[in-house]
Amino acid sequence: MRALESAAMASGAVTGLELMERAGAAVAGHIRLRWPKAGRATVLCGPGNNGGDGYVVARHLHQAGWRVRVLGMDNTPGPDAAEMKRRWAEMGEIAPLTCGVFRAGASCDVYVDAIFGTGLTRAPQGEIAKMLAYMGGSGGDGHFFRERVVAVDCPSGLCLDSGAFLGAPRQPGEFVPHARMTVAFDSPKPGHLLERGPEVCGELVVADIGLRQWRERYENGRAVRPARTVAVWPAHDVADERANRSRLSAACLAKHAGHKFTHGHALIVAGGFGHGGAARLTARAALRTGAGLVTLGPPKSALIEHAGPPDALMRRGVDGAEGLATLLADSRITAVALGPGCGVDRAGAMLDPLLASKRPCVLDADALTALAARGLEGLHEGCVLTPHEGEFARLFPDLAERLAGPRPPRMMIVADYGRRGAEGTPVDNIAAQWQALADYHRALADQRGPLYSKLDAARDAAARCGAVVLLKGPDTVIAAPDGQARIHSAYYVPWLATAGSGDVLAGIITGLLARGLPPLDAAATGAFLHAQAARRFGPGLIADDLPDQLPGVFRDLGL
Ligand SMILES: NC(=O)C1=CN([C@@H]2O[C@H](COP(=O)(O)OP(=O)(O)OC[C@H]3O[C@@H](n4cnc5c(N)ncnc54)[C@H](O)[C@@H]3O)[C@@H](O)[C@H]2O)[C@@H](O)CC1
Ligand SMILES: Nc1ncnc2c1ncn2[C@@H]1O[C@H](COP(=O)(O)OP(=O)(O)O)[C@@H](O)[C@H]1O
Ligand SMILES: [K+]
Repeated sequence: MRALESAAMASGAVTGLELMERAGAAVAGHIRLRWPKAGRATVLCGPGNNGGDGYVVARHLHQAGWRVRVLGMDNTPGPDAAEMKRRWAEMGEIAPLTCGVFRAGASCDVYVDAIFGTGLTRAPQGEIAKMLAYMGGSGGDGHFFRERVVAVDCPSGLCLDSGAFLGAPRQPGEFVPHARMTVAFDSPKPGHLLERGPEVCGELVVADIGLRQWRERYENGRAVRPARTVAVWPAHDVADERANRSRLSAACLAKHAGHKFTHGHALIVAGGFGHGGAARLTARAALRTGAGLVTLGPPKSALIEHAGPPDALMRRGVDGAEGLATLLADSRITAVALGPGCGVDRAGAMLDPLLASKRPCVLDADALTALAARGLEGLHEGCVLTPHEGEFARLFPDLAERLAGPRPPRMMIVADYGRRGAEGTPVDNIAAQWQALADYHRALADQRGPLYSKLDAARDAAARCGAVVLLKGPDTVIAAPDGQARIHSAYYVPWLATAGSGDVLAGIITGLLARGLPPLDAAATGAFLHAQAARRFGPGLIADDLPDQLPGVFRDLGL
């Protein structure tokens, strides 16, 4: 975003002050759309350009007949924010930005949070921290503000790189300010979509402030692209549906002329007797995704278990590593899924022949557990690893730990007074435990932004293992070894959190790989189709429902 702003300003086409005017005007405009009757607003302005946007919002609302109260800081901001502050000061007062002053004011229809935006570098402290804690409170106050806060760029304290809150535990559940609406500028940022971003931003509106042509120049020209840009791949409600549609269909999904082998042959390796359900879900999803042929490969002894529908599915006994190697000698098999319902030992035995074949493949579930024990050697650019958080921690323990941030010590207050004085005395334990707790709080307060993000972790993992990594969750991140990455938010389809839905995702991606999509596109498009299928079905979803929603999803996409 900074690179875009600088490029736009350097071209002489627009000044920083004009960008700030557009940003503030956009926020005021969206407020007036949702609250058409002029009411009462409090605008909280921080020390930087986010605060500058706040002064513009105040001016526009005042001019529209609102009664506006502004709280600001006694600092000298950058030249643009200083000018906006001066313009507001000609219209109204600026009260000190303290919790006491804030609470003393009359209650308002709207509270504009323009304290911190992209420039947040450390945890809010002092009066601002107190005020944010009050607004994000767990009781009635928090609820009151949730309905009325409009955040400029983000709720203050949110790190827009990671979606975590600086100075707060990364585990969800902590009380932090939530907005009813967040107005971001030009593009959603990773932090709007990762971790707690979707939960705290409320309705996310992305306002156009005239930077599109510079963004497109970055998107289209690799040479001038900042090294760590990220595409938000078809992002939920904020996306331009038409753009997504053309990108998706043009990219890959339409089925062109040809016979079944033109569209690839997917092999789904299945497990032993009694574990067949997961692999069948994977296979059904690969069929529905349009692979020309799909073969399910359990051990010969378990073939009978897979006799049922779908009849389109082929079955072939695959016994051990040798069985797989023999099968993969057939070059018409264009992609393989290994892991769902496979059993860790069987998956482990299959890894070497599969990786040696250099066949595009999805490694999921048991294959990931086996891989963690075996080591990452032999992975290649055609592999897609699809770990959930737990599997990721087994594969990349150091990255997972870094992502989790400081963890609270396990407190075990010992109250065994009868044994006081014995060895390992409770008194010592308590002192040590308090010390651990104090260290934890200090580590939190010392956090510096931007925080290490899920995006960073997936990218580091992909670079390390040389394969595409899709790190699952409501905020799925997909990264390739060369640093390209995509974020897919499925925050709005929580019904996906159901047993077996990961097996279906593995099947969709395998189907797309079989059809010839490059691994990064197969993984990202797979995440999108998976969430669309869930959204189309709605509440009550079980994993079995997902594959059969795919035809409808394709129709919705105009295929
Ligand atoms: N002209 C521009 O560059 C534009 C900027 N825009 C706005 O500018 C924002 C970014 O502005 P800035 O880079 O000035 O950053 P912010 O306004 O987000 O805040 C950073 C300021 O707060 C200080 N700070 C950071 N963490 C703090 C903490 N914990 N306690 C106290 N002070 C802290 C920093 O030193 C800096 O002065 C965007 O979020 C957006 O709202 C938009 O107006 C679009 C145009
Ligand atoms: N709360 C949620 N909202 C949206 N998607 C989710 C949520 N929880 C999980 N998912 C998605 O559901 C799938 C679950 O996969 P996984 O954990 O491997 O399940 P299983 O092993 O039972 O198949 C992943 O694609 C994940 O991204
Ligand atoms: K803000």
